[in-house]
Amino acid sequence: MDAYKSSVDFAEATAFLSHACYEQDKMALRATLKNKSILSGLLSRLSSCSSHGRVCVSPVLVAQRRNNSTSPKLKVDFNQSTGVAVMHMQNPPVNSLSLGFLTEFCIAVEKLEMDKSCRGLILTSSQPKVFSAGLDIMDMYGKKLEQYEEFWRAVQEMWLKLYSSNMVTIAAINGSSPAGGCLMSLSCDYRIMADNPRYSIGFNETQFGIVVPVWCKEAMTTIVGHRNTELTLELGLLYNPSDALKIGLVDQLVPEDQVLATATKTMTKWLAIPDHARRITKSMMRKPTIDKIMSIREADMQQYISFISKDSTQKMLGTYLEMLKKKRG
Ligand SMILES: CC/C=C\C/C=C\C/C=C\C=C\CC(=O)SCCNC(=O)CCNC(=O)[C@H](O)C(C)(C)COP(=O)(O)OP(=O)(O)OC[C@H]1O[C@@H](n2cnc3c(N)ncnc32)[C@H](O)[C@@H]1OP(=O)(O)O
Repeated sequence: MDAYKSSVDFAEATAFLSHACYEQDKMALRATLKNKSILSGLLSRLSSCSSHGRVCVSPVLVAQRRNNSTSPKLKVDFNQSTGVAVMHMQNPPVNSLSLGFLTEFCIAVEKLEMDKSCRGLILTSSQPKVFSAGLDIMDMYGKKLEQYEEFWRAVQEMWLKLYSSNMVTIAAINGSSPAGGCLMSLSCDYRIMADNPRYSIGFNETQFGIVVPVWCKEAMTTIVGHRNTELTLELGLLYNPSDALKIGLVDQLVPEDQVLATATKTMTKWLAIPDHARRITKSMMRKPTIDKIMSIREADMQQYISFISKDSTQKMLGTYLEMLKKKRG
């Protein structure tokens, strides 16, 4: 009975949130984001009811105003005839991964995942020069413990949704992609980056006193190996595109104006492989990492909350935020 009620609640909440997102009902989305219990419940249930199949799974005020915006943070163009969706991130100014963004993102991916006609997802940015600036530091700074928890659950969920997707996922990296932005692209099956030496990609966290979560380390190691991961994470390295290509952090560089076209062409090649064989193989490659992470998910949450709420961490984040803002003025 309880299980039944749960699934009814889940279906209602999913339908409600999907409506809010896809009909762009701004009021509904805002109300939903305020309702922490529905949101947390939804996010955790999305993972356990997921269609992944294989996994059951001053300056401050300015930034706050920006984060409270209720305009859609994603634009999804789904082409029924090719079965490919292009997801444009549009969370100005730098596509930071805020709670609002992550919530919208998880719902959008879940919805595409459930649509059997959607076989491929290309992730790209509508913002000039930036793919994503990574996690929104404002969501990690000066908040209450329950807000840290809600945020981190959304971060974990974003990674799980993308990393375990049945769809072919291609990151069309048309700008800088530090930290969480890099994690997002590493979760895809293939990465194409604009060959512009002004752009950078990597994990700079230690440079401002933050440590990446263990699952980020795990996922990165599977792609660029232990030594490159160790150097990148310990030193907080950001790479220009050609160095990123050298260590295998991205798969291909193309001129800036050809990133999306190349992603589309590459997608066609990937989709020529019989779906079931590709999916089973993807699962075979990724399931061990996913299982490992699922088993430590709550411990990871506790570790995050304890780390992020420390005075020393907050002080470093505050200094870093000031530095980012001063850079312009
Ligand atoms: C023991 C361990 C246990 C568990 C794990 C514990 C902890 C893990 C915790 C956290 C993990 C975090 C991962 C992250 O992703 S942290 C985010 C890291 N990101 C960055 O450092 C990128 C910073 N941004 C930049 O480098 C640049 O903005 C840029 C290269 C992306 C773009 O440069 P531009 O020159 O185009 O733009 P800017 O002028 O720099 O920025 C415009 C505007 O945006 C604000 N901003 C930039 N990045 C962020 C961000 N990540 N979050 C929030 N806000 C951001 C910037 O301050 C400017 O604001 P104003 O317009 O001046 O107000």
